[in-house]
Amino acid sequence: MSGFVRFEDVKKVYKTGEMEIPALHDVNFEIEKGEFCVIVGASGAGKTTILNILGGMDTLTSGKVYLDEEEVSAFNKKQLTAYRRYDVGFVFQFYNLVQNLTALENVELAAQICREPLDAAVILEQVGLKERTNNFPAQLSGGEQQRVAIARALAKNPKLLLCDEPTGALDYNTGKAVLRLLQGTCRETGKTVIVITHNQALTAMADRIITVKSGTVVSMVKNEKTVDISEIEW
Ligand SMILES: Nc1ncnc2c1ncn2[C@@H]1O[C@H](COP(=O)(O)OP(=O)(O)OP(=O)(O)O)[C@@H](O)[C@H]1O
Repeated sequence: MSGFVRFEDVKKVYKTGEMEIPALHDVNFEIEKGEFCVIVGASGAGKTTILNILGGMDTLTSGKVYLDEEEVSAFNKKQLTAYRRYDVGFVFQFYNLVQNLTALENVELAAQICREPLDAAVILEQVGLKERTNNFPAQLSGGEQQRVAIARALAKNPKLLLCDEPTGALDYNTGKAVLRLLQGTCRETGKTVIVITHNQALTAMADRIITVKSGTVVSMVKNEKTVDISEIEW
C-alpha cells in the first residue's frame, strides 16, 4: 500500500485492571493526500479509537500506522509530542476554546507552538470570521466557535486535519455550513481532511468512505461522484 495515511492490521485492546476490552482488530485502510475522507459507523464501532491512534493521542496494541511515509506507531513519547504539535490539526465536537482569550488570541496561541504557522488573522478571515476576531468565545454562536476551532487547527499548517463529530453540537444548517467550510478547505488548500461521524448521509460528500463496524473496517470506497453538502439532506 502507498497511501498518505495507512493503517496495517491495527489492533487495539484496552486493559482496565483484569478487564480487556477489544476496541479494534484487523483494521486496514489507506487515504490519499488531499482527500476528504469520512469514517462512518455506529456508536462504539471504534471510530474515535482510530482517530486517537492516528492523532498520536493513543497507542495501538499491534499493527502499523503511517502518515506521509513515517511510521507513527513506532514513535517514542517525544516524537509523538512533536507529531501532535506539528503534523496534526484537531477539531472536536465541543470546540475547546480558551474562554478568556479572543478568537484571534485562541488561534494565535496554537500558532505560537508551531514551526511554520499561518497568519492567525488571515485564517480567521478565510473561515468567515473577519468581523469577529476580537470577540470572546461566549460572544460567538456555536457555529462561529467551531469556525474558530477550525482556524486554530489550520493555523498550525498541519499535514492532516482530524475532525471528530465536528457538527455534533450544532443545529442542522450550522452543521452544514461547517461541513462546507471543511470540504472547501480540503479543495482549496489540498489539505487531507478526515471527518468521523455516525451520520451515513455525510458519506455522499466524501472522496473516500471508510465504514467501521464492531471494531473493524467493513468497507472502503473511493467515491467518484461526490455531492455538494447543499444537496445532502438528513
Ligand atoms: N479508554 C478506553 N478504555 C476502555 N474502553 C474503551 C476506551 N475507549 C474506547 N473504549 C471502547 O472501545 C470501543 C470503541 O469505542 P470508540 O469510542 O472508538 O467508538 P466510536 O465508534 O467512536 O463510538 P462513539 O460514536 O459513541 O464515540 C467501545 O467498546 C468502547 O467502549
